Amino acid sequence: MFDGLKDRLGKFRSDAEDVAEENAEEVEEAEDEETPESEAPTEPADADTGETPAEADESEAAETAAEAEAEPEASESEAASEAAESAASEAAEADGETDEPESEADSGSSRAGFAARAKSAVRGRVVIDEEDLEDPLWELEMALLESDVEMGVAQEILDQIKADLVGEEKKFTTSTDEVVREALKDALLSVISVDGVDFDDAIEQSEKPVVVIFTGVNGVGKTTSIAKLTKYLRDNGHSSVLANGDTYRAGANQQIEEHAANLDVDIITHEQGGDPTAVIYDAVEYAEANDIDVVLGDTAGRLHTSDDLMQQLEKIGRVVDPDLTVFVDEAVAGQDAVNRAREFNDAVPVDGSILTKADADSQGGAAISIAHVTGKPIFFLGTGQGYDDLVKFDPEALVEDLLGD
Ligand SMILES: Nc1nc2c(ncn2[C@@H]2O[C@H](COP(=O)(O)OP(=O)(O)OP(=O)(O)O)[C@@H](O)[C@H]2O)c(=O)[nH]1
Repeated sequence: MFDGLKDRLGKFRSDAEDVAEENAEEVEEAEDEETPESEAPTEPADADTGETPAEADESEAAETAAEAEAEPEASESEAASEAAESAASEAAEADGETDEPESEADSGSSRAGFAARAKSAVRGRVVIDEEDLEDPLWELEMALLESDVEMGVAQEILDQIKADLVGEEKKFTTSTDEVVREALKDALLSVISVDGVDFDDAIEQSEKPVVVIFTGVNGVGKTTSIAKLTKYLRDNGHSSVLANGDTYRAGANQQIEEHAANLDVDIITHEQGGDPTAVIYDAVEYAEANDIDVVLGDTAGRLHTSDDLMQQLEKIGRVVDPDLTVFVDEAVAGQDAVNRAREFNDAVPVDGSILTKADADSQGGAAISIAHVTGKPIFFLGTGQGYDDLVKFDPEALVEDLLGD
């Protein structure tokens, strides 16, 4: 499941880790080069060259920078001018304790950043520059888009990783991979997890019978998901009755009746062409009369643009007032599934989604994007054609799986 996406995320991790490792090496080198000077006695610099110990205290550094600026001609060698630059960089670090030389030193001095990194290294931390991450982040963006992650969601992931990794001093603990992994994990979790209804809680806590209606386009696995949920609910101690609100498609009754027979569960159907609201209403009455916990109402596959069919859904909402409306689509549809989820939710708000055929999806884009785009959680993943192939969606578990080694 989602193997292509896993590979692509793994590539970003190793690229970003390389960057972090290079930085760490860089700061270590900087430390090696500069430490001896910083530990040098505070003797005055050579009067002729103006050379100042690089790690002199901040006020000394500022003074020296001022000298270097005031008397550039006094420098007689490249070494001297380098030393002046270095001192100016240190002055830039002095944070407002100097005036003129500070602004001079600030302008374009890469050494200031270099010194900051060195300081970070001394404190056992690593700093990653935005520039350093440019290439890995660009590649990650391409990877997410190729994996069918919705564009806005991909951007959000990138922004979060950038905010998390760039500039921030991160504890440089045992492994830099952990730093990158955590940033990626946080970013993915923040788009996949949304506040909303928990399916099991809704079943437990709603007044019985709990009415659940399923919507989505044709052939994505609504009826199969209803059959799987019948089994899931029974395994969790809840009885169900099925209602075939798909009075549109020839053969719909036969298909759901086969599932009902296989699962030994009651089903309410009407003739083809009947009113779906009436079917579901009958099922609710049947559940009330027979002390059944849950009504699972199938509906015809439709596009959000099918006005008459969308009006049917609105009528079900008005008359039956379902406890949950579940949008079903197939993970393999990628961006199309995400767009449909958005459009359905706009037309007739849903409480959450089921993504079927996750077993056949290597991209994972719909699973990453759909909750963020609709603002509603994914309830379950369909992972096969059997009645047990339904997995409760757990954002943490998914992210752990995607980042698993
Ligand atoms: N591999 C796999 N196949 C699935 C899954 N869920 C459903 N299917 C298959 O998808 C096909 C369509 O499923 P249905 O349940 O008939 O789809 P539907 O949305 O009810 O279709 P309509 O009634 O035409 O709207 C069937 O062959 C199912 O076995 C899943 O999670 N994994």
